[in-house]
Order: sequence, then structure tokens, then C-alpha cells
Amino acid sequence: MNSDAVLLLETVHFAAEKHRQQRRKDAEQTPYINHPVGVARILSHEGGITDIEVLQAALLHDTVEDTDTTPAELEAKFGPIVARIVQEVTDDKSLPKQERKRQQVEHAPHCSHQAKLVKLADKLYNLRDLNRCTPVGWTAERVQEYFVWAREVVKGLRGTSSALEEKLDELFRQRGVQL
Ligand SMILES: Nc1nc2c(ncn2[C@@H]2O[C@H](COP(=O)(O)OP(=O)(O)O)[C@@H](OP(=O)(O)OP(=O)(O)O)[C@H]2O)c(=O)[nH]1
Ligand SMILES: [Mn+2]
Repeated sequence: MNSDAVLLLETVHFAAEKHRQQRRKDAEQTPYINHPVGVARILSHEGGITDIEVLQAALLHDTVEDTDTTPAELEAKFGPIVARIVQEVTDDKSLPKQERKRQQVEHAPHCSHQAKLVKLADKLYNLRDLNRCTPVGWTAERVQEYFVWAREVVKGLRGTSSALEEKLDELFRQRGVQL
């Protein structure tokens, strides 16, 4: 087996352990790990991304934000580049939600190319997930607001991956929230 495959297995195993107790917000309580795995797969299969550090960062992208994982732990285990990409896509959960959402829009254009790729795939996955089923407790208005906010974040990520941006644009168009 080649070493990239070994590295990806180690990474997906780490992410699965960290997210082991978490579920998605859908009625079926899908295991949370389906999301980071799906984000990495969007990058590889739809974005044509082979940069192993981007794929690892995608698998790990919600570990610092949503589990007890620290940036130091990621750096020790996966190196400084993967740790930095994850750090770039991590929201400060100590801030009020509205401020966190505002900061994503503000920070998006200043992210590295690698972090922008992960952010595009994260938004693409989550928007598709909203089309698949509505999270428990969300109104149709809240779903629509998420699309509008995601469009603002994606505006700051443009020029990164035409394949992913075109797929996002089609979802925005279907919702009537295109530019
Ligand atoms: N569409 C959808 N999203 C779900 C589901 N379960 C969990 N989520 C997560 O919920 C987040 C979006 O919900 P919000 O209410 O806007 O944000 P919050 O959880 O961070 O407060 C996303 O976090 P994130 O990945 O960190 O991305 P971001 O939106 O914060 O950038 C998404 O991954 C689900 O069943 N459907
Ligand atoms: Mn995510």
C-alpha cells in the first residue's frame, strides 16, 4: 500500500475517534463523521484535488471546532501544514453565533488556497445536506438564510476551484440566491 493511503487511513481513523459521540442534526442522527469524510471526497472526486495535506485537513476540519482536539495535537500528529489549514477553517466558538458567521464572511478572502478549497467543499456538502433533509428544529426561513450567508462566504473564496464553484453556483441558482 502506498504511503498516502496509509496516511489517509490514519487521518480518517483519528477523525472518527474524535467525532465518535457526535451526530448530525438530521432526524436520522447520521454519524457526524459522514460529513468530514464527504467533504474530503468532494475534494478528491469532484475537485480533482490530490494534495494529501488538503485531503487530511478536510477529514480533520471540524475536530478543533467541535471536539476536544487541540491545534498542538494536530501539529504533533499530522504536521504544521495540516494543523494550519484546520486552524484557518476553525470558528471561534467562544464568540456569539452571529459574530462567528460575520467573521467567516470577513476572513474567507484572506485564507490560504488550501483552506479555501476545504471551505468550498464544506459549504457544498452542507448545502446539499440541507437539500437532502432539514435539520431538526430548522424552519424553511432558516434554511434559506443559510444559503444566503453561504453565498456571501463563497464570494470571498472565488477563483479557487472552478469545478466546486460551478456546483455551488447551481445550488444558489436553484434557491434564487445567485449574485
Ligand atoms: N446542513 C446540515 N448541517 C449540519 C447537520 N448536522 C450538523 N450540521 C452542521 O451544522 C452547521 C451549520 O449549522 P448552524 O446552526 O448554521 O451553525 P452552528 O452549528 O455552527 O451553530 C455546519 O457546521 P460546519 O460544518 O462547521 O460549517 P459552517 O456552516 O459553520 O461553516 C454543519 O456541518 C445537518 O444535518 N445538516
Ligand atoms: Mn464542516
